[in-house]
Amino acid sequence: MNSSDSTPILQARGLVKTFGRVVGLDGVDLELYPGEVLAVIGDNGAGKSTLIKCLTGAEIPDEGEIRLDGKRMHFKGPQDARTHGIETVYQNLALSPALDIAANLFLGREERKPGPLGTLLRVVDKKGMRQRARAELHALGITTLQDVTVPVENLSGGQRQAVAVARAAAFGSKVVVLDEPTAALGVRESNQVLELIRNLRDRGVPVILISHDMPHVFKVADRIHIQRLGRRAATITPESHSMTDAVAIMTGARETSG
Ligand SMILES: Nc1ncnc2c1ncn2[C@@H]1O[C@H](COP(=O)(O)OP(=O)(O)OP(=O)(O)O)[C@@H](O)[C@H]1O
Repeated sequence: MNSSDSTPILQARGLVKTFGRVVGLDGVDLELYPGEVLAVIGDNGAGKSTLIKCLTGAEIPDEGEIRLDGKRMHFKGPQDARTHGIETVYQNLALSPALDIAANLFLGREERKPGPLGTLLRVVDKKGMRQRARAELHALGITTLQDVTVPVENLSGGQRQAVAVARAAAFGSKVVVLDEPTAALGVRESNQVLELIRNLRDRGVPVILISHDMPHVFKVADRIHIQRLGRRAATITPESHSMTDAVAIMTGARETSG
């Protein structure tokens, strides 16, 4: 559904970020369009993490601009970006293992009971949150989490990833950024996470996927941003280029016009 005629939901222009004498980003452009999965790939040190951190408020770029829905943004931190609808799932997932699935979905945004119990006594609406958690998992097509009262510490790696992605998707987010979501997973669990990414996109939430796993990227991405030496070397699609092409662009074995 992505189209270069539509306005990008998220756009970066000329982002520069230096760390002392090290250049992390050297004038990067990126566009994320509505309805797409955009993969970001690149060799170690190419600037993927720094790019994502700038887009999600975890780093403040030295130069360049970030636009969300066409509007210039100056994120002060990750919470600021989150408030604007940019949700990021980092590799550590930031879940609370001892809490159950429903509580993890609502971590930091607990819902209170209606009436004085909630407003005055701040009693958490456990039942309501569990119902909403079930509905949210169902809407995302997550079938591997049957019981939302199970503590997260009892879940497999893929199930934990699903909880983290569902949480990112659950609160009206505009963009979900996933950092290596299949890195620690086996084949079956990886496929489930890829399916979840497609479901998320099909529900209207565009996704940025950072991954080293070329087959996964080619399975799920609509477009692929190739980062090299702090810049965008090219944007390709799984239809226009092969994995070998992508690696050649990534490593500089093949020059591109960007
Ligand atoms: N906080 C920091 N302090 C100093 N240098 C940094 C910092 N963060 C990133 N860099 C440097 O910026 C460059 C880009 O790093 P970045 O982590 O963004 O690359 P990456 O593509 O995510 O790499 P990897 O795949 O290895 O995670 C590297 O040279 C890195 O050493």
